[in-house]
Formats: sequence, C-alpha cells, structure tokens
Amino acid sequence: MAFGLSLVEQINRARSDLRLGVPIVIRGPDGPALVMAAETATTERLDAVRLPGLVLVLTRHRAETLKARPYDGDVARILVPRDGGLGWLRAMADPADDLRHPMKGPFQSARDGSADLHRSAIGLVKTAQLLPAALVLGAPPPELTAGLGLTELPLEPLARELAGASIMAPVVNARLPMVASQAGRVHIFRPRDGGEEHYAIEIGQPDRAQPVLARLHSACFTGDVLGSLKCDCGPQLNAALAQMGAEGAGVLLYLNQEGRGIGLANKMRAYSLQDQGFDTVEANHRLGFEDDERDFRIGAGLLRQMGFSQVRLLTNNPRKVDMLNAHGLEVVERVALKVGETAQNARYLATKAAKSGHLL
Ligand SMILES: Nc1nc2c(ncn2[C@@H]2O[C@H](COP(=O)(O)OP(=O)(O)OP(=O)(O)O)[C@@H](O)[C@H]2O)c(=O)[nH]1
Ligand SMILES: [Zn+2]
Repeated sequence: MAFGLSLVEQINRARSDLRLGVPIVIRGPDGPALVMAAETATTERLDAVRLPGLVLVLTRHRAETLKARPYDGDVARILVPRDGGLGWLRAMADPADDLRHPMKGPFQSARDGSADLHRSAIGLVKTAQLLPAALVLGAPPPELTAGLGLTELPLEPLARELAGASIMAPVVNARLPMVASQAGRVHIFRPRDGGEEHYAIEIGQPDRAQPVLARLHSACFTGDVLGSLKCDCGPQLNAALAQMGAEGAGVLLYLNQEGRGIGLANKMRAYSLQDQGFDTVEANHRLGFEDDERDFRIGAGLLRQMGFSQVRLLTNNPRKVDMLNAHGLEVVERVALKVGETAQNARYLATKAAKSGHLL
C-alpha cells in the first residue's frame, strides 16, 4: 500500500506512544499482546491491565540485581503480584532506592512459551531511551485493544528491524572554520529508520586512497558541553580535533549515542547510582543495561559512505577497533588518545581498563 504506514513508521509511532505512556500491541504467533513501558505507566492504565498473566519483563542484569531468576536467558518475565501497584512497578524498574529497600521478592516467574515477544518489547523500550522494563499482557480482552487506535506491530518484522543496521542518508554539509582548523566541514546524516541524526566533522581534504586519521566520538553532554570532570570526553574531543588540525586532515564522527547508547536521562540515573558507590559498569547493570549499548555499525557505515576504507583510529577502546575491522573498515593503526585525566575520573578510567578492556 503506497499511502499506508510502513513498518518503520509504525515502529517510530510505537516508540513515541511508549514514551507518552500509551500502550501498544505486538502481534506474535500466539496472538496479540498489550505492551506498556514501566517507566511511563499510570495507575489508571496499570489497573486496567492488572489481569491474570500480566508480566513485568526485565533484562537479565536488572533481574539479577533483584535476585530474580532470568529463565529466558537475557530477559526475565516476572508475574505482577495482585497488590503490585505503581510504587512496586517503579521500584522494580528503577534502582534509585534499591539500597534503602533491597528486598522486593520473592518473585514468581512466567516460564511457559516463547519469550521472543517480551524480548522485542524490551528492545523497543530501550530504543525509546526509557528504563528497560515493560509490562506485557498476553491475550488481552478485546475491549483493551479494539477500536482504540493503538499502534500494532507484527513481531517478526519488528524483531528483524530492531536488530538491523541503520541506513544513513546525507542531508547537508557546510564549511565550519574552527579553533582546531580553519578547514572544517560539518556533514549531517539522517537515518532512514527515524533514529538519531549523526554528524561527521571533516578536517581538510583527506585523501580517500590513504588511511585517514579518524575518531568515533560518542556524544557526552556533560563532558563535551559542561566540562564534566567525571569523564575524559571533552578533552578527548578537543585533542582529536587538534591533532587532525595539526596534521591537516582527518574525520571525526560525532555519534549521538549519549551515555554509551542509553540516553542522557538514563546516564544521569547511572551517575546517581555512582554517587551511591557503584562503578560505571555496575551502575549500567543495576539499571538493566549492558555496559555498552552502542551500535558501532553506524560509525563504520558512515566512514564507508564518505569514501574511506582505511583508518588510523584515535581510541583506547579495542572494541571500536574490532567493530570497524568487522564492518568493512581496515584499522591500520590505533593512535592512543590519553588526555583529560582528573582526580574525579581516575576511578572511571580504571574501571574501563579493568572491566571494559580499555588500554591504559
Ligand atoms: N552509561 C554511562 N555512560 C557514560 C559514563 N561516562 C561517560 N559515558 C558515555 O560514554 C561515552 C564515551 O565514549 P567514548 O569517548 O567513545 O569512549 P570510549 O568507548 O571509552 O573509547 P575511547 O574514548 O575511544 O577510548 C559517551 O557516550 C559518554 O556519554 C557513565 O558513567 N555511564
Ligand atoms: Zn563523557
């Protein structure tokens, strides 16, 4: 149908619905299921779906923190207790008060049937940059789904789309003289799937036949803009641009993957947990995220699209090297980028070295 909504359009609508607290429907092989994000649920809507079989889906990391068994590998399906109100739901999804109220169990889990639909529900909630926790009601009564105009998504195509790589379209580029180099040019790329725009800052006119000095920089509002001392992002951004300026050529991708892909609100939740004593990796896990949720295929795709095939990559993160090599870019050299160490970020950098394999 030329004029009807495509799957990608429906998925983006679903993402907005979840952020607003509006339920959506995912249709799997066993029929439709009603899905809501735990973070944006209201008492009224929770009461409406509080029926036998209602489950709260959490990721393995969040379930482990709560001492609930993740029977489905990477996700857990916890039956919502009869007296589980909005307070219970928020406390399950959000670790902010875990230390004050550690005992939330015992839990009963749903273990029958496939958890594929639940897994996609969590995937969708994550891409909406909400806490990774979703309410799922299988076989909902017709009055909760019919005639309400709820967004409906077919499970298999949804799962495929969530796992797929974004295809970027160039929107515009323009000259930008900068402190680091007068010969700067900013390129804007927009994904076809309605996700975040990403930027490439090209310095000089790098020869596409030679390895280019390149950096994949992930957005860090606190470090890049506010001069945070908790991380090294701001100094790394400036040092990378300065080195490209000094060499006369380079490309820096500014990827809008704030907080290693969890979004600024969730990163601030992680910072709040770090103030309770958890390190950067533990904080992500307590929230229910992997330590790094970034999709580095985006960076590889953008570099290829700009005509580069070989890079000298400014990074201390071996995962970035591996991911570029795996996705069609040859990293001929890793160029270390050691700047911006402070008393406040020493533990952060040590944790990245110990747990995430960063090179010191
Ligand atoms: N979730 C989370 N994200 C953080 C934290 N501190 C910084 N970040 C984010 O981490 C990302 C930093 O990424 P990069 O500068 O690419 O750093 P990297 O993966 O360590 O690799 P290199 O700097 O290339 O060595 C940015 O998106 C920051 O917003 C934190 O404590 N928690
Ligand atoms: Zn940072």
